[in-house]
Amino acid sequence: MKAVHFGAGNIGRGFIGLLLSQAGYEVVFSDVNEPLVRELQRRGEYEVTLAEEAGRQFRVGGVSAIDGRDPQAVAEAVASADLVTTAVGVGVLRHIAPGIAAGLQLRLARGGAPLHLIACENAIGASTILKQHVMELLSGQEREALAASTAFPDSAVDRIVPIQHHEDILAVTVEPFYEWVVNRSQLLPGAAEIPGVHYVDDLAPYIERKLFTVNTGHCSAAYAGYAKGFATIQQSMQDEEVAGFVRSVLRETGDMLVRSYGFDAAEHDAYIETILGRFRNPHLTDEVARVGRSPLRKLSREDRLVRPALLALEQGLPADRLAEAMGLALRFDEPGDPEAMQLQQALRELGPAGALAQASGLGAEHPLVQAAAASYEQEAQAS
Ligand SMILES: NC(=O)C1=CN([C@@H]2O[C@H](COP(=O)(O)OP(=O)(O)OC[C@H]3O[C@@H](n4cnc5c(N)ncnc54)[C@H](O)[C@@H]3O)[C@@H](O)[C@H]2O)C=CC1
Ligand SMILES: O=P(O)(O)OC[C@H]1O[C@](O)(CO)[C@@H](O)[C@@H]1O
Repeated sequence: MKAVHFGAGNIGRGFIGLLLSQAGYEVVFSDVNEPLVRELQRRGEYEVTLAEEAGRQFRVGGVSAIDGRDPQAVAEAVASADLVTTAVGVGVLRHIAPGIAAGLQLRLARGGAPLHLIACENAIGASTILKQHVMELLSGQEREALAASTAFPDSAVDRIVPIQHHEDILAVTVEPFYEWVVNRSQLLPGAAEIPGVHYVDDLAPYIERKLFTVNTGHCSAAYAGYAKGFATIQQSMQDEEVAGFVRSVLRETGDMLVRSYGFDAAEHDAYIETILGRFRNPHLTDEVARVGRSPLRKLSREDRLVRPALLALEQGLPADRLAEAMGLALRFDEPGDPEAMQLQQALRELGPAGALAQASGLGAEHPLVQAAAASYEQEAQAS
């Protein structure tokens, strides 16, 4: 069985590639990073180390790679795949869509077997987003012909894999915890399940609990830590003020999630504490610049700060700490991050409410935007 995985980066090698290899797939990575592709082609294997006391190691063998900039190679790989997965960043899905569409056309011409395509990105409905990009490139007749043999089940992926700093460019250190949840109701009839993947009939509670706890908490720690001059999440979480702030943000999302999905409140509190423990993992070094990366995406309406805040407000619940986290995102003045630079530019030109309104798509007078801007102003005056 062959899986074609787009994105041989941290989550691609450290989570999806490892799991699929352990599930019996031959994994073919498609990536645009030339040295990475060359090294995967040369060695056909790499090492994954768990960030824990024992430091368990796994050798991921039988892998290969293709150059993601070679449209023919990409189309051929997709045409002969039993599974396609991605971990490239939600904004990159549109760029891999042409290769996938060409591969699906080849499958149609050759009478290919049924195919699942699963996007493993930090976003709600990422596979559906990929599907939209791919379908736009196909004719109505092709779409119809593919409908019975192609599915894009949405998923939620959870494993912290920081930026790697090893001499071996393929080596990757990952946290021991992982969870890959896939929407069973979007599978093709009779589809075999991948060992190690958790299938659920309704993905919404899983993806929202994960995105609005792990990812909301993580970026809150990153923005609060950055504002205090910390370089890593681990340093930030050692600061009582930052750790207390992150917990209070997660209490807000937690109250909203418990009310929305009927989770047991005590169990959800324990879930929050587990997540906070994962952020503190002393065997990882995770830079605030990585976790806070792309603040415009993180401040967009459907993402980890604005969406849970709006849902909380809709339910008459407070979202003050979430607004504070949004205000802190405005202080993420990270020179290497193009979105941070755009946000700083917007902040200079439009002020805090204008910049937040632009990023979130909410009006500048929206109470959430006003609260976040006020929190930013207050912090700016205090510092
Ligand atoms: N790192 C983590 O802990 C987690 C990341 N994610 C999600 O996984 C996705 C990837 O994140 P990371 O692995 O951290 O990023 P990364 O930057 O390490 O990996 C992304 C890879 O995609 C490749 N890429 C970019 N454009 C491409 C194209 N057109 N075709 C093929 N490959 C292309 C890059 O060269 C890079 O190797 C993101 O959506 C992220 O939100 C989800 C859960 C955990
Ligand atoms: O990959 P993104 O969406 O930029 O956000 C970084 C996030 O990804 C993760 O690495 C894993 O979900 C989290 O650590 C962090 O919240």
